[in-house]
Amino acid sequence: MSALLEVRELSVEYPSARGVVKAVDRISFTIGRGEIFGLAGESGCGKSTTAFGICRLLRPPARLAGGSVRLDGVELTALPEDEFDKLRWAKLSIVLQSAMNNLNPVMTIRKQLTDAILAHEPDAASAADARAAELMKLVDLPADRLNSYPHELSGGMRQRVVIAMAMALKPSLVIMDEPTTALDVVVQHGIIRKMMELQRRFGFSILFITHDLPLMLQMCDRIGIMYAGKLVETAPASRILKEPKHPYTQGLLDSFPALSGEKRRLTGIPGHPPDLIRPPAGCRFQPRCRRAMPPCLSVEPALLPDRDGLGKVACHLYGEEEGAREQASAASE
Ligand SMILES: Nc1ncnc2c1ncn2[C@@H]1O[C@H](COP(=O)(O)OP(=O)(O)OP(=O)(O)O)[C@@H](O)[C@H]1O
Repeated sequence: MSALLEVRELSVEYPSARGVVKAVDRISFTIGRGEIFGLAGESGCGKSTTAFGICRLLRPPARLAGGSVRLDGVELTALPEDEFDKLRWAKLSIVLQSAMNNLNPVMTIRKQLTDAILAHEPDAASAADARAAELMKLVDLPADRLNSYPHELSGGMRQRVVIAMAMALKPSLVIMDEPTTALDVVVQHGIIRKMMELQRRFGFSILFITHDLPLMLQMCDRIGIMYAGKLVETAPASRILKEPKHPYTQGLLDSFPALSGEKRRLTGIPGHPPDLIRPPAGCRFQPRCRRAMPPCLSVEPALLPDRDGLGKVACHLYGEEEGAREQASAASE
């Protein structure tokens, strides 16, 4: 079966006074139906820009510099605005960190939920109220809160309302960018548990973005690791945890406490990511990489399937496999 979301060679740029910031540079990945796919990487590597590029939330001067985004076979980048508006929320919904602060302060929760339903299903007027109450139940909020205004709810409650809105039209893909970061840890866990429960129940796919790599490893089926606007590795979460291939992925994992097992010293990655206006030639991670070799200075490594075909990695360390990897890549096109 084809993937639900297919991102190919997506590039996003931010023109600035110093030059063009290539925030996302020709990245490609897919998300299967019902799959939870995570994007991880240090701050500034392009995770949010990727999400915004997919769901057309880029605001000028940010611009889509190339590539394709297909959702269920429909090319999103080429859709006229009114056609895309029909898909937004119905097929693709978004939960952002700041979303709970973007609820309309002068409208009750009931009005905001029913408006979201009616914008896409104008004939649902008589059922909209009951559906709003169902949505509240879905996210464990008491139905009488429908009459509240956003300021009368806690941050966690408001974020649950946002999740309810994201679920209102049963989308096939939910993009979640740091959905719980602004909340305290106990509330975060409750919301994540609820999301996972809803995902199991309704079977939608999730593109999940968080700084919390241990949480991502627990939640996601597959993970993509981004570095300086590039995707450097994709693999099942269990494989990333047990056998990270890219030296950057290894460094990233060493920056977090282990999920289980013995305590170990956190080492992190010395140095910092490159300037995205003038990124280094060859591999962008090479200036920080303990295992850099001469080709890394000049030849950009392609993201190619690894030997067992479970994941993909962009690193010359796996160069001896390159012939086989290119063949596997051509076969999987
Ligand atoms: N409006 C903007 N103008 C210029 N550059 C920008 C703008 N927004 C983001 N960038 C740059 O684009 C790059 C990618 O940023 P982005 O926010 O997508 O990264 P991120 O991985 O989501 O980071 P974080 O984890 O901190 O949210 C960064 O180098 C950032 O400085």
